[in-house]
This record gives sequence, C-alpha cells and structure tokens, in this order.
Amino acid sequence: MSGWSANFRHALSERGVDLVRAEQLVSEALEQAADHGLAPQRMFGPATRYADLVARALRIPAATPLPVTDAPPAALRLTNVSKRYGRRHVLRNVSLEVGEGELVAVVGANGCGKSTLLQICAGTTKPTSGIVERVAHVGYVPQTGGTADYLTPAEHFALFAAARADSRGRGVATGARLATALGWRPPAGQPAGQLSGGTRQKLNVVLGELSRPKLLLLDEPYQGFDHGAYVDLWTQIDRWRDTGSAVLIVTHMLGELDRVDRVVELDAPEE
Ligand SMILES: Nc1ncnc2c1ncn2[C@@H]1O[C@H](COP(=O)(O)OP(=O)(O)OP(=O)(O)O)[C@@H](O)[C@H]1O
Repeated sequence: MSGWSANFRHALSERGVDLVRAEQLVSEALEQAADHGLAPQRMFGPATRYADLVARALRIPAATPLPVTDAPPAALRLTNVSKRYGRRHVLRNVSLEVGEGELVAVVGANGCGKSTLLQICAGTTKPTSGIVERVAHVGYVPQTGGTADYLTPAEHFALFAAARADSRGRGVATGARLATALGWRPPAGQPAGQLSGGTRQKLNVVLGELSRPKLLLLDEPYQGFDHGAYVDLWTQIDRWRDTGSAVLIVTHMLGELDRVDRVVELDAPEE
C-alpha cells in the first residue's frame, strides 16, 4: 500500500471511520485517481485533509438520540456542556435547545468558544462534560476548511451524495440547484482550490444543506460573501426554518438578530 493510502486509512480510522469502511474508501479513492490518470496525492491532496472532508461527508458520530415527548420536537439539546483545553475552560455549563422550525443564534466575543460549541453540536469535538442530544441527520458548515482543494464542486457533490447512499447524478443535480439559490453556477472542471474564498464558502454551504438535514449548524457561513450572496443566504436560512429544519448559526452580524427566534450569548473568554 502506498504512503498516501496508508496515511488516508489511518486518518480515517482516527476520525472514527470503522476499518472495513476505511478500507472501502481507500479502494474507491485509488480507483477514482486511476480513472483520472493521477496519483491520489495529486487528485485529493494531503491524506489527512481529504480524510477530514470524507469524515465530514460521512457525518459525525452518533450523539444520544432525543427522547420522544409531547413538547414540540427538539432537534438539538445541550445540557450543562463544558469544554476544557488543558487547564483552560472554554465553555462552562452551556445548556440550549433548538426545536424543529426554529432559528437560534450564538453570539459572543472572539475566543469565547462559539466554534467549539458548534463542533460539539456537530460531534466533531467531545465535550469535557455534559449531555448532547440531537437528531441523526445533521448538516454542518464549519468556519474554515470543509472542502478539498483538488476536487471540483461536482466531485464534492458526488462524494457527499455517496455518503448518504444517493446517486452521483442526483447529488450533482441537487448541488447545482442549491448553488443557484446563492446566485452561484458551479464551474465544470475547476478544482475548489482555484475558487475565490467567497465562492469556496458557497460550496461549503451547499455541502451543508445537500442532504436536506433536519438540523443545520452554520459557523459564520457568509464569510467572503458579496452583498447579494449574503442576502440570498439569509433568505435560504428563513426557508430552512420555515420548512421545519432547526438552524443554529454563529454570527457576529448583530443587525440580523431580529430575524432569529432566540439568541444564546456565551460568556467572555477567560483571561
Ligand atoms: N483544538 C484546540 N486546542 C486548544 N485550544 C483550542 C482548540 N480549539 C480552540 N481552542 C481555544 O478555545 C478558545 C475558543 O475558540 P473558538 O474558536 O471556539 O472561539 P470563537 O468564539 O469561535 O472565536 P471567533 O469569534 O474568533 O471565531 C480559544 O481560546 C481557542 O484558542
């Protein structure tokens, strides 16, 4: 096995992908690279970065499923969640709930733990203590990363569709349709690494919503957007909420807070 394949398999397993599935993913990647006549490193970039993307597409380790109650259904519930990095407390006893058809904003000063909170909601970071309950079907738009420089938008759509056992054709068509709602027409054949920062972020948003998740986690999703795309995104967010999805958004855009149902303000970071 080549160095890239071994590193990819190892990185997948570090990200919680089971060995059989990891083996399958390595074979698929090698096949795809061979089809294009490229070395896997050239096609997918560094193995660890590609493993990040694949793990994101495969979605997130299971959290405790939410109990069924008579109350309006919650899509996400955090109870007394805390996070420490070494001795540094980043989050202390955060509790919040986002119901289906609800839009909740997370605000707070730089470094107060907003991205960490979203990672915990997504399941990509473990809390030090506390309980996370959420629906199984989650779309996560991280603040940075989340795309592979060497794959085209269509290849991203196909990869994320495959992770949901959906066909390549349907994934690519859905991705193109969702991109239109952000005023973007994905270019054929251009890898993500050659897209502008704002356009790459549009790709990130489309990947988050590609499989119509019940819960959308958006970490400052509009970075680099021009004004038109920013307006389009908020229209999309309203639409997700109105069609019953739960949306949790990290934002510094305090002017938009009258659009949201609830605001969760995190405490200032420890000195
Ligand atoms: N993997 C990590 N290891 C150690 N410390 C980390 C790690 N990730 C984040 N931190 C620290 O946790 C704190 C909170 O970071 P986080 O990115 O969650 O803040 P934020 O509120 O999203 O900030 P911003 O508004 O600038 O995006 C920071 O002090 C950061 O340095």
